[in-house]
This record gives sequence, C-alpha cells and structure tokens, in this order.
Amino acid sequence: MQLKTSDYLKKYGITLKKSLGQNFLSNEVFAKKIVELSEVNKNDTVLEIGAGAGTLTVALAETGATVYAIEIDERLKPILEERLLTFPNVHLIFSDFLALDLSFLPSGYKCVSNIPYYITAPILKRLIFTPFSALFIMMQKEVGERLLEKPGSSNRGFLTVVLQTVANVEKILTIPKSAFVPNPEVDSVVLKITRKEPFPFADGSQLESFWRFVSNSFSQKRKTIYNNLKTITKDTNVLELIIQEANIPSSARPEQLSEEQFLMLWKTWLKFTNEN
Ligand SMILES: C[S@@+](CC[C@H](N)C(=O)[O-])C[C@H]1O[C@@H](n2cnc3c(N)ncnc32)[C@H](O)[C@@H]1O
Repeated sequence: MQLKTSDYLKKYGITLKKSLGQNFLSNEVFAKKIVELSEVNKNDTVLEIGAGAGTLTVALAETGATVYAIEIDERLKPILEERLLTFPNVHLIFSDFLALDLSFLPSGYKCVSNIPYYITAPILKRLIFTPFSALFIMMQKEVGERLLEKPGSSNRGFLTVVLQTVANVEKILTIPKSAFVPNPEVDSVVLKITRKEPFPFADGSQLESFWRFVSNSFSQKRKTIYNNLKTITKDTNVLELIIQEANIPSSARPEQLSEEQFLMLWKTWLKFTNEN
C-alpha cells in the first residue's frame, strides 16, 4: 500500500515546524490536479520551492520533466530521497531559496510550488527577476486575491501592480484547509502567473527601478501619488509637470492607476529626473 504524507512523517519521526510554514499536502489528489493544470511535460524544466515531504515533487517527477526541488529543512532529506529514488530527473537541493544562486534556471522554465506562506512576497520578488514562462504558485487565499485586484480596488498593493505589469495573473484552483497536514487557519489558492510578451522591461535594472518607483508610490496608501512621490523627487514643480505629462489626475491615489498608467508615469519620471 502507498504511504501517505503523514505516514512518511511518522516513519521518520518528524514533527512539522510552523516557523517554516510547514503545512503539507496530505494526499496526492490536489498535487496531481496542480500538475495537470500547469501542463508540465517532459521537455519542461520545473522549479519547486519547498519540497516538504515530496507529495507535489513526486507528481511533478512523474511527468518526466527536469525538476529542481528546493527544501530548507534537512530533516526531510530521508523522506525525499526515499520517495524520489527512482526519478533521475529530480534534483534535490537543500538550501534557503532566498539565498540560492538561480543562474541554473533556463529561459522559459516553470515554477510549480506550494510555497512557505511566510515568505510569499520575497519569493515572488525573486521569481519576477528570473526568465520564467509561467509560475503556478499556491498561496494563502487572501494574499492571492489581493494580487488579482484590478485598478480602483482599495485592496490593491504595490506587489499587485508590479506583478500585473510583468505577467497575466489568474486564479486556477481553490484548495480547502482540510487538504493539508496540519490544517492551516486559512484556505489556499493556486495562481497562474504567465510572463507578458513582449516583456515591458529591457533588463533587470529597469525592472528594479520600476519596482522601487511603484513601491515609493504606495509608501502611504491613503496619500495621493503626488504626495508619495514628493519624497523621491527633489523639485515639486518638476513633479507636477511629470504628473501632467503622464496624464494622471493630480488627486489620484496609487491603487487607482492601471499598470499602463504606472509604466507611463515611471517612464516620464525617469525622463524628467534622469534617475534610474
Ligand atoms: C507549505 S510547505 C509545502 C510542502 C510540500 N511542497 C507540499 O505541498 O506538501 C512549504 C515548504 O517550504 C519549506 N521552506 C520554508 N522556508 C524555506 C526557504 N527559505 N527555502 C526553501 N524551502 C523553505 C518548508 O520547510 C516546507 O517544507
């Protein structure tokens, strides 16, 4: 009989750590569904962040794709090695994803992961700067819904804007708390994040500059964009000109602007301030 996630944990005497976001998929049904929806095939290279006890890793491995499974917690090594023994297409890397050199990822790779929720934003930030074709990321429902918000919603944050500028974002699955061991306090969703082509930035430093600009524009959400940008623009007369030239209402708040308006505002700001 095939062992379940909880059987493997029991077999190796592992107690899960909340501090590492260890809520594992309790069976393979949702893992298989996620892999099916991400259309992974044997020609793909797939990154998995947080392999855990390997439930999703096994489903990915079965497609024949080249899989790089990253896991910070070395206590899980014996479980992962046992479950993935017969899959030479899987490379296990025991490391902190946030500190890992990602230059091994080929252009067009996919990321399919049930990530540790406590570092969702830093993980997305790293992924945005890599040459992905699509990211299938499971995250806390409220966080996922925020990333889907359209202009005008007060729930829109700066990460929503940056993400929707570089990618098309959609929700493809909702997963109930009951599908995990131990049960978390919240439901989860899987977002499909596909790279926009043509990509709006020529290189990583442009994207970095846009990231900083949007982050500054949102520094105090209840303030207008004009007031937020005053902190990074020395001359307020120039700032007024920038806002006018970019065709943005002077009373606009950051959550009201679309990605296109943000791109226009950033480009105009660069032109007038010679910043980068
Ligand atoms: C939500 S669990 C998902 C486990 C497994 N993929 C599953 O679906 O059952 C997140 C996993 O990420 C690991 N993790 C936490 N912080 C990490 C980090 N900085 N780098 C890599 N893995 C990390 C945890 O140890 C945990 O195994």
